Amino acid sequence: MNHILIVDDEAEIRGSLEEILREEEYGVATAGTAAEAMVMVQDAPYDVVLLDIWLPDRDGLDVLGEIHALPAESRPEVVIISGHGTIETAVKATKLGAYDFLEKPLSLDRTLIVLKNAVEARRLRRDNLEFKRQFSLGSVLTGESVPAKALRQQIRLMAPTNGRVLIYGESGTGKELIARAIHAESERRDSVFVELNCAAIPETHIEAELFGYRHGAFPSGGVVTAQGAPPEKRGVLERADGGTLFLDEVGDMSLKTQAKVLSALDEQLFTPVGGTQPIRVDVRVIAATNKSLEEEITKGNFREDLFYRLNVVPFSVPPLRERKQDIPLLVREFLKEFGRQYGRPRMEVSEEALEALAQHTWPGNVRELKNLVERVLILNPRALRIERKHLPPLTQKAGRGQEEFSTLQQARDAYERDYILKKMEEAKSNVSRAAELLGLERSHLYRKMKALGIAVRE
Ligand SMILES: Nc1ncnc2c1ncn2[C@@H]1O[C@H](COP(=O)(O)OP(=O)(O)OP(=O)(O)O)[C@@H](O)[C@H]1O
Repeated sequence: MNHILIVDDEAEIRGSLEEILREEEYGVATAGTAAEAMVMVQDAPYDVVLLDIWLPDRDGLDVLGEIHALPAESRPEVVIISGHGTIETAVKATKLGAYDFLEKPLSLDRTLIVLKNAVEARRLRRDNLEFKRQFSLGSVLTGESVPAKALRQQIRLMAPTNGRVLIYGESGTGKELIARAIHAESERRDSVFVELNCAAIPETHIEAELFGYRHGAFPSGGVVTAQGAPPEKRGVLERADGGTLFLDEVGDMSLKTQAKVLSALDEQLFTPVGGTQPIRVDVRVIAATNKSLEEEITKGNFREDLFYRLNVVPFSVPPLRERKQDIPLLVREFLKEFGRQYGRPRMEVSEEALEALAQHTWPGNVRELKNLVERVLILNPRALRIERKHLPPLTQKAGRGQEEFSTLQQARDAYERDYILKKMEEAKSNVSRAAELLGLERSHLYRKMKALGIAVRE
């Protein structure tokens, strides 16, 4: 039931409105003065306050201001009721944050429509807050191991500062999740979070992705539309203005691109490819890498000055094999998540199954575990409890007989995983070289490795 508070000094109006709204199945309370109203809104959550602008003890606009100062969770929408000739004040009230206004004498139809819309606006605002809360740390970064707790604490401390963050960790350990959590806990939370995966984009396109391009860029070859005219595009730096830019796999940028990123970071200013006008932005950069950038610097593959610019606050996310005590919580969390997604009843997991999962080394980290839980759920539509027998074979290297696979897809995945790992070995872990050996686009191989839970390390 939606709850409405009617604040009006005229008892007759309070009485008739109350009667009508009760018939419409609203929960209704009334107040005749500002003082009474303020006590009531602080004590109980109302969805909408119908507020007369003329009150005996105070100006309705002051009351509106006080209601607006309430915490977002308990703040109702306010609909102003204005007497004849006070429309200007009512308009002012909507500018101050009132949802809408009604003029006396009240029209029944309009009152009911405005109320219905205000209740809907209140519901949307509440859902939005709830979504943001769910997305905040507690529910997102699952884990009670010492490193998981330390990460949550570090995020809480660092998020409100504007400091650049560099997140280290193997593929699938949750680097993106951490970047999103930092954004969600920061002052920039109401602005955009934009992501660019530097490894998934061909080297020839990365500058255009970062800085965008303008008409006239790419005079020959390059990017052109189907009509033959070069298109315009806003780069991620421009799109992230006011918000956070997450540069994933930052170690995969060429030295030339690194130089441009360095200058853009230093000055918060850059010029799109083919453009003439520099663009000023206000962007917080969070970068992530699964390589040791110090090693890359020694090898001459990464600029030291850029490293220091990015590495203001370093985060290190340990692989799952070093925090196996998080596995049961993660499994239960993923069962809940996929259960909801696939409309399944509450699922449990047996101790034996958890023990088997703890034996595995999880080269693809949390992503591999999450994919496994999803697969098990799909392949066992009637199971209410995940048992040992539901799990696919988990050892990576041991001699595996084909009879161990329960589906063709599992056999195919295992074969592909082995084959890619072999080629990665031949290519000395260089993804571009391995992609050549396999006859695949680098970005395609990268996605495939991710899907198969192969840690992308160089
Ligand atoms: N602590 C965690 N709690 C809940 N889910 C997690 C956790 N860590 C990782 N995940 C989930 O695992 C998957 C992989 O995480 P994420 O994409 O953040 O990893 P990553 O380190 O950025 O990987 P890559 O380096 O391959 O881009 C995501 O679906 C993410 O939601």
